[in-house]
Amino acid sequence: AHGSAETTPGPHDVEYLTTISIGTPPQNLSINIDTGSSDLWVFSAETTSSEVKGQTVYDPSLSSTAAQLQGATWQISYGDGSSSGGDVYLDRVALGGLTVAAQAVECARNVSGEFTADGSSDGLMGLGFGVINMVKPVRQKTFFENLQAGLDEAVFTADLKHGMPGRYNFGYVDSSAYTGDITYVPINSTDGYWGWTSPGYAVGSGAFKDEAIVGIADTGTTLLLLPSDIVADYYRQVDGAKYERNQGGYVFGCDVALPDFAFGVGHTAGGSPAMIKIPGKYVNYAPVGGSSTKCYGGIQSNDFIGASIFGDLALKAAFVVFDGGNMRIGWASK
Ligand SMILES: O=C(CNCCc1c[nH]c2ccccc12)Nc1scc(-c2ccccc2)c1C(=O)NCc1ccccc1
Repeated sequence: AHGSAETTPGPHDVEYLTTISIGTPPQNLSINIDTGSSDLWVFSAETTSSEVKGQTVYDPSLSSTAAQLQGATWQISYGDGSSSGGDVYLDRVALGGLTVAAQAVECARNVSGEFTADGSSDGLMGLGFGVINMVKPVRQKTFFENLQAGLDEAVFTADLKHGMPGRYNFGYVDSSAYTGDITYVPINSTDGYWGWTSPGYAVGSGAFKDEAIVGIADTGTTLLLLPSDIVADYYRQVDGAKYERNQGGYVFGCDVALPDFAFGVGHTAGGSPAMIKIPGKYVNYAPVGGSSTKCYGGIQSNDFIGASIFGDLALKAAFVVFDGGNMRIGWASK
């Protein structure tokens, strides 16, 4: 089996939203597919009403195929301080023409302000590894893990775009969606993420710099978060860019010229790595609050994280194969 679903960017490509159907008759929700976590959780009929502002909710009592997972609860918090928690139902979940008959659907009883304020997202679908699923007492499998054995190929691909709809495909690699070759590198899923190491980077037309970047491929994080020395190296080439603590990162004039940023993938023996190039204009993330002339950079430091995060800013410059069958990740230009 294989499937395909369109995904649509929010403002400034802050996130990408994909429609899933839950239950019988189907209830359609708009969710954020997130390879940086492993819980499928949704706003629900059980969510504290003051914390629901415009989201579509899943109501298991209206689904003839819903069954509560007795005694199961979940609680999750993310690096930005946001969180959610609740209880668990098993129900049919369909995405891109593929269906899992008994998917753990984590129903929120409470969500933090960031999620309440984001009226366009009705929940998250984690496509990380089940080892970091937050359901207790028994962890639950992700949608991809439940699908995997029945897929033509045990892969899903992300084809995110800048300011335009893109696609998530499951079970096949669409050879018309990229140019050149796909370069595959092994992943380390020990921490539950799609962990991989880039051999280095280049700023603009500058020379490649050999500096291993240990990171994760994370569709749920908006920006590209890298070691602070690399980030400083990039913004040294942006006129007037500076680190502003009260803005929480590097800012620059919204009309400044921005160099491209390229990161390496793979290591041909002694040869040069394949490069994924992020066009400079993608690095202008958005005007900082209250200003129309000062803009916030899409490349920022990974200081408090411990690893780098190849978020949407990096992913939308590539066609990315998340290969669960061979525990590897593939990157191609497009
Ligand atoms: O959690 C995810 C993916 N799901 C995000 C869901 C989500 C959380 N608020 C959301 C708000 C909107 C949409 C989705 C989400 N990725 C990872 S791995 C390590 C960290 C981390 C750990 C410590 C410190 C920092 C990051 C994060 C992280 O917190 N990213 C979000 C972020 C990263 C930086 C800044 C803001 C958010």
